[in-house]
Amino acid sequence: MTIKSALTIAGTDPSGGAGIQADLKAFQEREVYGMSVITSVVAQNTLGVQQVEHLSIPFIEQQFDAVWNDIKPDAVKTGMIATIEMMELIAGKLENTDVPYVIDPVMVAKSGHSLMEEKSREVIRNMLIPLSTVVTPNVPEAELLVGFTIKTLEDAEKAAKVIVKELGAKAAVVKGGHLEGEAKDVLYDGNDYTYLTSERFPTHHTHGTGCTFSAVITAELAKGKTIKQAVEAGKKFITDAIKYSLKLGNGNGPTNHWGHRLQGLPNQEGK
Ligand SMILES: Nc1ncnc2c1ncn2[C@@H]1O[C@H](COP(=O)(O)OP(=O)(O)OP(=O)(O)O)[C@@H](O)[C@H]1O
Ligand SMILES: Cc1ncc(COP(=O)(O)O)c(N)n1
Repeated sequence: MTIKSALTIAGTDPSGGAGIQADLKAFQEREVYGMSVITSVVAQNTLGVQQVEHLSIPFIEQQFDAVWNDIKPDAVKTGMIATIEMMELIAGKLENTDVPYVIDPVMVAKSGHSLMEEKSREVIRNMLIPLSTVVTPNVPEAELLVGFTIKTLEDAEKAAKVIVKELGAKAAVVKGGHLEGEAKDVLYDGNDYTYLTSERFPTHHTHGTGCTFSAVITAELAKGKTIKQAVEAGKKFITDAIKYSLKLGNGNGPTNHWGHRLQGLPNQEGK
């Protein structure tokens, strides 16, 4: 068996639902060897973000080089990269590689706490997105990237196309978690649209859904799957992870990374 590996470059969540911790759990569930480079250490839990401390640029670089020069990953994702300097470092490291690169453009935590400096948005657009294989914004993030409001499926389609044709990503998935009705995401790969739809579960235990979704996509790309296959696998995985999400903590509980193994069983509400 050939072992495939994936690297996440992101912030931490000591409560284990989002960020690096969620990514590593998702890599493990997809049977891909997981590695991480930490950009910021975040004191957070299911109730929100209490404090953020950024690591220094030389230290982030040392972590990256330690991994890359030893166990070069088969795919890489970025999550929380808060500052322009961090983005410039990562862009410099990834610009001449052919490793598939997934961007989860984490800007604001579900709790409302900003996880990216506002002035960094231009840099993610101009320096990182052109290097990416897939970008996975939620609706508010896609709005900030493309500069128009997204209310309908047609708006989401238009945004995905702008991210590919104008900003330079190979593919984009605009996630429908924040829209009304079914949980419908739109993938645009430069040629075609693919719609990924599931029922909307009436739960607020959705801490870290975006991190987990993009980590599964990264793991599948590491295994050599196509963008479409990887995104479809991500959707299937996150749907079970939300269906069987965990009532842990006092706020928005985490998704369940072994939800896919519980298919057919009732969730915590007995449904
Ligand atoms: N209540 C729900 N029921 C089913 N699927 C959902 C629900 N909420 C979100 N999803 C799905 O979860 C995935 C992540 O979408 P979402 O828009 O929540 O991302 P996000 O806001 O980046 O997540 P987060 O900020 O928590 O990391 C998408 O596939 C979306 O359709
Ligand atoms: C380190 C880190 N990265 C990403 C998120 C987004 O997840 P959510 O929006 O569910 O809080 C987070 N809370 N923390």
